[in-house]
Amino acid sequence: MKDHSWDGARTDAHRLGTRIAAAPQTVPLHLAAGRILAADLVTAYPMPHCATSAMDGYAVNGPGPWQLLRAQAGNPGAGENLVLAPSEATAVVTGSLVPEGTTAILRVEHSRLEGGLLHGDRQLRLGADIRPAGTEAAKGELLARAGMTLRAGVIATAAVSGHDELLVAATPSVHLVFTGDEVIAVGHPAPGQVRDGFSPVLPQVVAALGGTVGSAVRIGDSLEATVAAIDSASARAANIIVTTGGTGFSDRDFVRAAVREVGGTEVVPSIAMRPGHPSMLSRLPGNRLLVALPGNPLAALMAVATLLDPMLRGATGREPARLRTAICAADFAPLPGRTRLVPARWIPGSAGPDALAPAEHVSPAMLRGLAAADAILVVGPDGASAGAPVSYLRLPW
Ligand SMILES: Nc1nc2c(c(=O)[nH]1)N[C@H]1C(S)=C(S)[C@@H](COP(=O)(O)OP(=O)(O)OC[C@H]3O[C@@H](n4cnc5c(N)ncnc54)[C@H](O)[C@@H]3O)O[C@H]1N2
Ligand code: MOO
Repeated sequence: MKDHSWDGARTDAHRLGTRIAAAPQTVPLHLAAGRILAADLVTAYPMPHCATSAMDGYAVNGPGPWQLLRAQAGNPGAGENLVLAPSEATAVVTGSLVPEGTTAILRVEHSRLEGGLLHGDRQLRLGADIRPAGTEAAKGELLARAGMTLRAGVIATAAVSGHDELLVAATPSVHLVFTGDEVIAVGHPAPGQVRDGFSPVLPQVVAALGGTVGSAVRIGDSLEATVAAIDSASARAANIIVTTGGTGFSDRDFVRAAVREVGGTEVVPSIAMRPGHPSMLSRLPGNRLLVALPGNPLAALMAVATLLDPMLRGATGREPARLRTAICAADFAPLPGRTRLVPARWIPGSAGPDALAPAEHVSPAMLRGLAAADAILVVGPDGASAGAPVSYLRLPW
């Protein structure tokens, strides 16, 4: 069995993810939050679509004083039929349509009414406090690119640029299988037992990565139970199966044998990474994929970042997460052939930029370091040096 390189595992996970992508769907704006935009968002009309007043006051034509056509602004659309001749003015509010002939807006606090005439206390620049049509965007201008996760800012922009619904990527469904006779879901573990760290977080992690957990099952360590769990009706209905634990080669590890039993093929049998070496990715019959996360908790979450994140990105029309570069705050000795993923924290730079320092408590079976982490250092086989650039991933969840 040959290990995949860390980069190769990410690339293969992404490539296989693209193969399970379903057709995009249309959703109304109020259901778009958290979904992934499947087509570039462009304006349906210029923004703003007509010239409007930026202030409460008066639309005026030329220098004052002015004859007031209307002393009350009324409906912001009321300027529609008005035409201002030179030395005429009409009341407006913020957002009012600017009547034809307007040269500037006189703010109410800069005005006074005397003998039926409107006076200003200053010279008005041509166009002052008028928001011309199209200043934010021309019709058809790009507002957001396909592949972005929809949040408040973009959804609100979509609404004001004339959209009632958005095209979004179909959400891949995930079936979770938690293995381990010794794993308990509540309370304090007896000696030989462990508390399950995965079931409370994996649904949220999957959602943050762009998928949804449709079903989950907890099983003991046996081949029959593992085969049943990855071949059940729920498992067959999912696009992706994620298992936890049982990736090893002991007589109590059954994930690999179960994959073979149901006719699956290992595409990434193991990864030259630490932690997470026994992480595995398989194809299953029925155009399904299986990601096997190791039982050690930190290893499992680093496998999520390495396999599940790229896979869900591929399945939802996105590129793999970009490797970023930061200053490393510690030395890492070379580790031939292995990529290390290390939970890390930002350390404020005294003069220069912030640096990333490895968190404490980052052994494969520990989670405390990840709990305190801001990012994941990606240290290649050659190691890294304090003060030198190092690659990192943003926490994907
Ligand atoms: N002889 C070898 N032993 C091991 C090797 C090796 O290369 N040779 N690799 C080690 C590595 S690396 C890892 S990672 C683990 C992989 O283990 P498995 O995926 O088979 O997982 P389990 O054996 O089922 O469990 C390992 C460990 O994790 C605990 N666990 C399981 N599920 C949970 C859960 N939901 N929440 C918290 N902790 C969990 C489990 O109790 C075990 O302690 O193998 C090494 N061994
Ligand atoms: O994946 Mo294991 O020790 O590398 O936790």
